[in-house]
Amino acid sequence: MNRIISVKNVSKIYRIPKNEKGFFNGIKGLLKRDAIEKVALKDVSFDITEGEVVAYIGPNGAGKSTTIKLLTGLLLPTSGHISVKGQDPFQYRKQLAQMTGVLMGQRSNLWWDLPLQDSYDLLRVIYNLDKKTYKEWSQYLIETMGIEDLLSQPVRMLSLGQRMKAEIVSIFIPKPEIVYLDEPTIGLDVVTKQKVIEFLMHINKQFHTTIILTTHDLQDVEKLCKRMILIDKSILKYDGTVSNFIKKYGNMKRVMIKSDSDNIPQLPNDFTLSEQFIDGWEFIYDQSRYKERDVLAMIAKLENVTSVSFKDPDLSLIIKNMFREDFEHVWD
Ligand SMILES: Nc1ncnc2c1ncn2[C@@H]1O[C@H](COP(=O)(O)OP(=O)(O)OP(=O)(O)O)[C@@H](O)[C@H]1O
Repeated sequence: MNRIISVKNVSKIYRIPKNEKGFFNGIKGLLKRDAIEKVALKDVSFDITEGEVVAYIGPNGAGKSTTIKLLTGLLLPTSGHISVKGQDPFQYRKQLAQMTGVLMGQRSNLWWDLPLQDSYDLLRVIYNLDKKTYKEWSQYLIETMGIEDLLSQPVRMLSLGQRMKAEIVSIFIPKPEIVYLDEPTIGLDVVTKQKVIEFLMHINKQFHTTIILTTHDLQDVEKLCKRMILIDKSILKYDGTVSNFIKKYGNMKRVMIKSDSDNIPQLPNDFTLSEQFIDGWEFIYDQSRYKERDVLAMIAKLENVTSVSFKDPDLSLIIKNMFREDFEHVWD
């Protein structure tokens, strides 16, 4: 398989002009602008192969959107080298735009007041697609996403979930080779979310479209992506398979304790209360320190306990724990 994206030692520093207070300082500032520097990416390197589905994840402000903007040629790196399909994305932005689909923030591919079908037909004209191929391909996408009944509705009348499905279909109309999706399932109900995930999995499998997904929804990551790249405070911290990440960092285990009492069960200090329910509590503990039978023995001494259950760590638990405010990051 061919390498489609290459990012080598890329750093991005934003320069934010300092706003001087006071009239004279303001005039002085117009002549000579001091700036604050904000490092958004620091020496980041990774490659992506054709047909991969990669999750690009990390906490707020980690540098994810900045990376997508660099890959799509909206920004120029401060240092380092990026190549997408062998081209510099900043220099060849227009050419690459033909083969790249982007779903990002408030940007929309659709015309608010037009029926959805008209928006799609306009995209055919913009991308100069052959009429017959467009008709067959768009019909295929529309049926795969299950949005046939939305085509006559003006986009502004679609619900959030309907619009997201319509938006994702629009991205695939020009048959892109690479698709960047920024939070494609944010705010969607479980059924719509599942439909979007299935659609993406299907398209990737059938057409080997390379998909880069930034999301805070780690269940989506587990369903859709074999590989994840994790970035924190502008630095790449992990690049590998999701399953290896869980193996490597998944020491934490959950224990759910149900009880007739209102009193929180007293457990050792290194058990963290993670959730509280009407009839019980969930704690997280380090399974390299406590065996399941030791935990059971501790709980057996508590009064009014009605049931105990254990849950293996999943990606969201591990990441939630890693980025706890009081947590000192332990990366190798
Ligand atoms: N145009 C800009 N000018 C100055 N600083 C910026 C700009 N865009 C982003 N930043 C800063 O760069 C850092 C990385 O931002 P970025 O938007 O890439 O993060 P992110 O991982 O996408 O975050 P989120 O998950 O919240 O969307 C942040 O500290 C942010 O404040």
